[in-house]
Amino acid sequence: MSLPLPPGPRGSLFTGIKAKLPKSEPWKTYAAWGSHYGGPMISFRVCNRLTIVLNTHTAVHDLLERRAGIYSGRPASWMFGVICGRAKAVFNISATDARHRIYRRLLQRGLGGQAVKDYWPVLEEEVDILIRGLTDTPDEFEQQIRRNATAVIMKVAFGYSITVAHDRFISVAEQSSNISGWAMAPGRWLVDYYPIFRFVPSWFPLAHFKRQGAEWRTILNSISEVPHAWVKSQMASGLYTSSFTSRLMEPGITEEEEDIVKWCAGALYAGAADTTVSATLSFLMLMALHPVVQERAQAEIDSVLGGAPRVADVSRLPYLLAVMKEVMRYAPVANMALPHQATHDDTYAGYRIPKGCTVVPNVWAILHDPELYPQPFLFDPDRFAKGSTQPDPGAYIWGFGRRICPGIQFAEPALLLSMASILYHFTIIPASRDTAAVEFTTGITSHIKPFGIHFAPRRDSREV
Ligand code: HEM
Repeated sequence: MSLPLPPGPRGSLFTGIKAKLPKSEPWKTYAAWGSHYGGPMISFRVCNRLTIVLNTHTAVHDLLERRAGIYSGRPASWMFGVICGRAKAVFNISATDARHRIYRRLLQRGLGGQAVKDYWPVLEEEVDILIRGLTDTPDEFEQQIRRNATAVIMKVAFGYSITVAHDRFISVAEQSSNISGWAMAPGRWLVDYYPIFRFVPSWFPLAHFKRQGAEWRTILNSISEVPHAWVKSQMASGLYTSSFTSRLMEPGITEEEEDIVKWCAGALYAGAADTTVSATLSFLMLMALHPVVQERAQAEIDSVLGGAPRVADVSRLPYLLAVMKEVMRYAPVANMALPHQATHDDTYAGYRIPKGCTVVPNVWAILHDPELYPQPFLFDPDRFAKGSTQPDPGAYIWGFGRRICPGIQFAEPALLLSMASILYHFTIIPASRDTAAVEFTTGITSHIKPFGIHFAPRRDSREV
């Protein structure tokens, strides 16, 4: 006898729960459905596609980690993959495509071990520019943070320097993250459920999705095509800065190999820019709201370092590390990581998980599970003090299995350096006495909704 699907809301025969899909912060609704129906996971159908949401750390660990061999696929997205032209992107490529392994190998080589240290001077140079920017135009802190995140990754991926505040690559990073969210939104595009619609000509009155897709394709292409072409022209001129791309563009490289390099470098940009902005903005807002935590982190930096932080120093700041972990737990960058796909039929906890279904890890639910993190809505870095038994959120925030974020070793020191440098130079104070409510945007990456803050200088600005 075949096992049942995991429990969950059931909806109508044709569209499933399309009409009930939450418009904002779906991770909260999925967690609430989890409590209502019970068990480690829920399932629901939108039109002809089944989604299973894993709401507990055990289910995520048992399936996405221990059975990574069958849970590392990505759901096919006709709108995003085909109409917007992203099927070969690192984030979307099928785990069974031979390229997936090659991408992962190149990214691990370029972003791990010793290689990552080659980028430390870029991080330091750019954090100094960030501090100068926050000193000169503190009200534009959001733009400064965004500029910094994009400048770092453009230098690393392509050797491209961002010198002006309105460089087009700064806005493209934000746009592309938003577009990915819209183009992959469940229930939004009929073509995802009935792929036959992809053959409808663009001029056809109901083919809005095709015209929209063509527009998005152009913007998304600028992440990979435009900077890649720029590196090639620089290399041809002989005057170029060494980068992830230039190092891989060896003489005699084949067209196929070059295409692989292009997609990997584009993934650095797409993976790093908006995520780093999210984490840094959350840090700023949470420091403004928690002056005692901020003071303690500043005291640690001042006593341990005795000067402006550099990347090699940040591992000596255990309290700041705990602050970073708590920022990422309290305000996860990617509340549901990215959707995975089951590539084989499976069973778990007495339920059936059919091949082809989308499997979503509810990272937010795990990081706010009171059994793992007592009083989960309290911001408290001491959760991660030495001897604490609360799990390291690092086990969840970077995703899972064969899809785990390849940028961890790059992102962690980069974030710690920004956090240490900001706290070394400034005290962050809320602009208003009223305590601001902490709210978040909905998307693949979620952002804290910023409120007014002041940057009170702690040092002479000439020190920067
Ligand atoms: C705060 C910073 C970051 C966070 C929280 C983060 C988180 C994530 C998450 C949750 C995933 C999806 C994993 C899954 O599907 O299970 C992911 C994928 C990815 N990340 Fe990151 N990331 C960050 C920074 C970076 C950086 C700095 C880079 C590159 C320099 C990067 C490159 C990538 C790439 C290429 C993927 C796609 C992996 C694949 O599909 O095989 N990320 N990241």
